Amino acid sequence: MSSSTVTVVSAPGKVLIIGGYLILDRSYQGLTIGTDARFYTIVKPGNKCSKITVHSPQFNDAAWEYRVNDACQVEAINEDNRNSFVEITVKYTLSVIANRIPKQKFNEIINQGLDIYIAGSNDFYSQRKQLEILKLPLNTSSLRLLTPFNKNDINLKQVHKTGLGSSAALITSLVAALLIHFQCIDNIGNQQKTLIHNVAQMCHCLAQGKIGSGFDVSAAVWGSHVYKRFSPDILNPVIQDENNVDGATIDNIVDPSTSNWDNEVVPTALPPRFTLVIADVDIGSNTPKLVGKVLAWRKANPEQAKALWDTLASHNSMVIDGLRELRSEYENNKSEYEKAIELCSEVKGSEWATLAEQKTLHSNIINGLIKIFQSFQKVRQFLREMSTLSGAPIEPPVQTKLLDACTEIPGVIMAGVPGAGGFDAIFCIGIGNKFVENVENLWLNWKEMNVGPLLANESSEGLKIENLDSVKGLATILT
Ligand SMILES: Nc1ncnc2c1ncn2[C@@H]1O[C@H](COP(=O)(O)OP(=O)(O)OP(=O)(O)O)[C@@H](O)[C@H]1O
Ligand SMILES: C[C@@](O)(CCOP(=O)(O)O)CC(=O)O
Repeated sequence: MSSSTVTVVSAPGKVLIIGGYLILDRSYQGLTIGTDARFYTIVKPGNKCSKITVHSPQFNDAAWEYRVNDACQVEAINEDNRNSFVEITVKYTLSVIANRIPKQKFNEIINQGLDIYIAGSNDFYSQRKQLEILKLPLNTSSLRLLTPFNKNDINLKQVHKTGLGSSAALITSLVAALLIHFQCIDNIGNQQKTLIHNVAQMCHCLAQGKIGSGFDVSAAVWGSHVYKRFSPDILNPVIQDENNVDGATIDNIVDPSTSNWDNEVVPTALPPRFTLVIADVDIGSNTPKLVGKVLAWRKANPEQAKALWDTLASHNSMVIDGLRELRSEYENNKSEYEKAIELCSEVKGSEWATLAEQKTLHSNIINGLIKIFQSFQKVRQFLREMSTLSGAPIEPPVQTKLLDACTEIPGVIMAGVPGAGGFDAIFCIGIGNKFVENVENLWLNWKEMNVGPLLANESSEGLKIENLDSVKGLATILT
């Protein structure tokens, strides 16, 4: 790809369905599912000398300008209007690029200037206000009527995010688009994904001012996968002394061949005929507060916490293994699999065991579904125990009531709180497609909380190079 062309890269949002809190510790795994809600970064040559402008056209007052000095350092032009997530990413990614490509080539591209546009699928932000303005009810049919990359007429500080990981997807797509535009990498294969991941993870930690498990950046790179975190020490040199770290040290940290990143990624996908649906709940939780409470309790009660973590981990693994086993059942016998799914999609998960007793046919598949259903019920039970013991409302009683009602719908195999839980969102996974309408109806008629369905479904694919004109509505954000 030539630097005179337009570069477009997208990265997916995520839903952590298994492993919240546990994945903060490298001993435990989690399952993160990629979504078809994506963040897009478009990089074009600019026409202003050495100036980089990043536009976020979905929001008011959302353009940030940077200058690159002779030492290849990035400086914000307007001190009063800054976006630290964008600024840190541009600064550190260009530092990595300057270390990796000839200075002359770097200067040629920088001297032309760069115009960068970023935009997220509507699902990353609550569209409640937009629907109210248009006098449309809050449901998926109305959401489908909205313009893609809808303009919100608010600034970023006022936005209600839906928990799909906007900052991780934004940073990851921006890092990848810059690396490609400067021809520091020429495609997105495995080696390149590792470099993109390492740079994006570093930028995201710096922007958030903390080192979390990093599963959201990992999902933005690899899509759906089973995840084990990286050891946080790798980022110490840059986190501890952000202002004095030199380009060579940064490059050494992110280099896939010399560094010691020990994160583990096993790409996966939900089994065939499984569908993921998501809703945001208009109450909201503060994730760092929840995490703080859980970790403080764990520290004060190490033995009890270890027993709880290990028990929860064993049920988490049973869900993950169950999903993998079902994928092989599908590969072994597609028509049997289809028949079992059809049969079970008409029946509540709690009654599949009775079906299994009656039928000798499809027994491996039905038993596989039962294993996932029952293990997930256990996962929720132990998350509620974690809630009670730590005082952090991970699956608070109002959410329990809603999730139990979802689980009563025929075809539903798992209904839970994603990620850190709380009052932010819920997800529901079912088999076949009939359950989708029934779940949405339940949500829309739910009185105790305002439950807003999103459009996103699973898409296991990670980062992608895109063609500007092939993504509906994307080209119009440039105008
Ligand atoms: N469209 C956008 N344009 C520019 N910056 C954005 C955009 N969307 C998000 N951001 C940046 O990401 C920050 C939010 O990051 P934060 O890590 O707090 O949320 P998050 O955990 O990604 O939220 P969620 O998972 O709900 O999407 C914003 O303050 C802003 O700097
Ligand atoms: C609680 C935790 O395990 C998950 C937080 O997930 P989310 O941002 O709520 O989707 C924290 C982390 O992994 O960084």
